[in-house]
Amino acid sequence: MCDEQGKNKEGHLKLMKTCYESSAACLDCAEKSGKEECCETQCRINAELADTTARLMSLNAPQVDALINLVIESSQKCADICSKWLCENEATFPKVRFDEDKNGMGGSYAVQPIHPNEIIATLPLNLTLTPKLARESLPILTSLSCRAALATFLVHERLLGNLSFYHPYINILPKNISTPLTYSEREMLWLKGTNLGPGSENRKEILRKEFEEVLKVVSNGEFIDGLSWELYMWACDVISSRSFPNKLVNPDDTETKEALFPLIDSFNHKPRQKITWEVHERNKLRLVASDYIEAGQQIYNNYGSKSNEELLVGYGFCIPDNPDDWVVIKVNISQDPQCDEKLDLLSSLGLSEITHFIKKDNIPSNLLSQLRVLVMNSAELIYFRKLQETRNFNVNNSINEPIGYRNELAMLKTFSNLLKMKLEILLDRDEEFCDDKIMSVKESESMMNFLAKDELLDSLLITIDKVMKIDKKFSKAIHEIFSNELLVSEEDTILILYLIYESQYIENSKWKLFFEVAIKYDDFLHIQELTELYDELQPLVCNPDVKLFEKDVFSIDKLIWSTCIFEICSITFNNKDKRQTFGIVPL
Ligand SMILES: C[S@@+](CC[C@H](N)C(=O)[O-])C[C@H]1O[C@@H](n2cnc3c(N)ncnc32)[C@H](O)[C@@H]1O
Repeated sequence: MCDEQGKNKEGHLKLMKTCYESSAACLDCAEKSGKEECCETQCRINAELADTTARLMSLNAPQVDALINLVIESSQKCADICSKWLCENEATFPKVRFDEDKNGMGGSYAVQPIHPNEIIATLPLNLTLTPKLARESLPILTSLSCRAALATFLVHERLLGNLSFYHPYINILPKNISTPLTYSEREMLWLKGTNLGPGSENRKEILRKEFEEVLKVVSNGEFIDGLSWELYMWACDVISSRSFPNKLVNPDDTETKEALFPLIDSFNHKPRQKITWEVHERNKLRLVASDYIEAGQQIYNNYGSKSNEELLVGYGFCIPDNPDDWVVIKVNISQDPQCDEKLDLLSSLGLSEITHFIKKDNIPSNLLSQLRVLVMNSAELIYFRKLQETRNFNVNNSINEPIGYRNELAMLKTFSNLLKMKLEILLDRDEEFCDDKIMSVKESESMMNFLAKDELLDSLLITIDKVMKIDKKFSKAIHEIFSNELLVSEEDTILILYLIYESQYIENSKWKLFFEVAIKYDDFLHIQELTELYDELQPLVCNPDVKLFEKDVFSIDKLIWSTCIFEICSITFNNKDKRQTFGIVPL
C-alpha cells in the first residue's frame, strides 16, 4: 500500500493538482499524447503519470484534495514505519524528526536543540546494505562487480515487497531520482557544454553493459520477471545518491565500494557543513554534530566538496552559488608555431597538465603560469630562458610571477577569452533562455572596453604620437627617414628606434626608471633575422644628414636589445582616432 502511494506520487499528485487548477493551457498540454512535458510547470510527466492525470481530470477539486491528503498521510505512515523499524533494530536518533520541506523534499529536522559534539544518530552497522551482504544473500551475484551486486540485491528486495527485511527502508526511498541517467532528449540539451553530456551517455552505456551481465547471471534465478532496465537504473541512482563508503563497514577495503546506510542517508547536503561520521566500537556508525543546531532547524550532512556537475550526475540536484563548484578549462597549444619549444619549457616547469578546474574563489596558479608560457613571444622565450639560467629557478614556482607587462596582459586576455568561450558554449544551450544572459555578457564586455579607456592607456604608454610630440629632434629625423605611409606601417620599427635613441639620454628621460631597468637586459641572444633589418636601417638612421644616431650607437646588439624590449613590453591598443597602434608599457 505504502509502496503504491509513496512520496513521489504525492509530489506528482500535487503537480497534477496545479495542472488541474491552473488553466486550460495546462489541460491542453496534459492531454497531448505522450505527455512528456507540461509546458506550464516545466515538469516532465511520463506516460504512467499521464494516465493518472486523465483519471484526476475526472475528479473535482475536493476529491483531488482528499486524494492528496491520503497520500501525505500514507507517506508519513511510511516514514513512521521506517522509524519504528530502525528503533527496533537499535538505531538511535532521539532528537530527529523526518519531514518534508515546502517543496516536498524529505529531510531530517531537530526536534530539540542539538549541541556541539552531541550524537545526532547512531546506526548499527548490521543494518547497512553492502556488496558483501548482497553476495551472501544471493550467491549468484558473486561474480558481479560490487555496484552491480548491490543494485541487483536492492531490486530483488524491492520486488519482495513487505516480505523483505528491508521493506520499511526501501519503501521510503524515492521512486524517481532525476539524474541525467533518466533525462529526456530535451533535458539532455541543458547539459550541452558541460562535461555531463558525454559523461552521462557514457555512464548509461556502462550501466547498460553491467545490466546485460546481471541478466546473464540471474537468468537462472527467481526474480528475473520483475527485473527491468528501469528498476536497475533506479537502484543505481539510489546508490549514487545515497551511498556512503563501504570502508566505514570494512576498514580493510582496498578498492572504493559503496554501501547504503538507512537513517544516515536521510540527511540532505549542505556544502562545507561541519559534521562528523565516526565508527564506534567497530559496530555502529555515529553522526556527530559540530555546531549548535536549533530546534526546528534542518540537520544537514556534508556529501563532500562537490561541484554542481558531480551533484547533478550522482544526486540529481545542483546548489545555487555552490562554493565548491568549478568549471573545467582545457588549454590548447597545438596551433602555436613554437609549440614544441613551449611544451618543452612547460614540461621543465612541471606544468604539463592542460586541464584546470576553476572555482569561484580560486583560479589555479598553474593555469596562469601555463598561459604565461603559451603567450610568450620569441623575445620573451629567450628572456625567460636567460632568467632560468641566471636565477637557478625552483622548478615548481618559477613562473608564478609576471614576466613582463606585455606577457601579463596577453595572458589575462587569453584567460578571459577562454572563459568567454566556455560561457558562450554553456549559454548556447537554449536560445530563449540565454538571450538575456548573452546580452549581459555583451554589456559587460562593452563596459570592460569602456573601463580600459584608450585615453587612460594612452597616458601610460610610450607611443609614437607622444614621442613625436615631446622630442622634436627625433620627430624631424624620423620624418626624413620614413614617408608618411611608412610612418604608419612601420610604427613598431620607429618605436624600436626610439628605444635606442632614448637610451642615450636616460638621465633626462620622462621614462628614466623604465630605461634604467631595461638597459640592464643587455645579453639577448643574437637573432639572425635582425641582421637584414639592421643592414637596411643602418645607412638610413646613421646618414649624417639625418643625424638620428652616431655609427657606434646604432649597433646590431642595440637593435637586438631594443627589439627584444619592444617585444616584451609592447601592447596593441586603439588610439584616440580608433586606429590600432602600438604602445610600450614603461613599467
Ligand atoms: C541522501 S538523500 C537525502 C534524503 C532525501 N532528501 C530523502 O528524501 O530521502 C540525497 C537526495 O536528497 C536530495 N538532496 C539532498 N541535499 C539536497 C540539496 N541541498 N538540495 C536539493 N536536493 C537535495 C537529492 O534528491 C538527493 O538525491
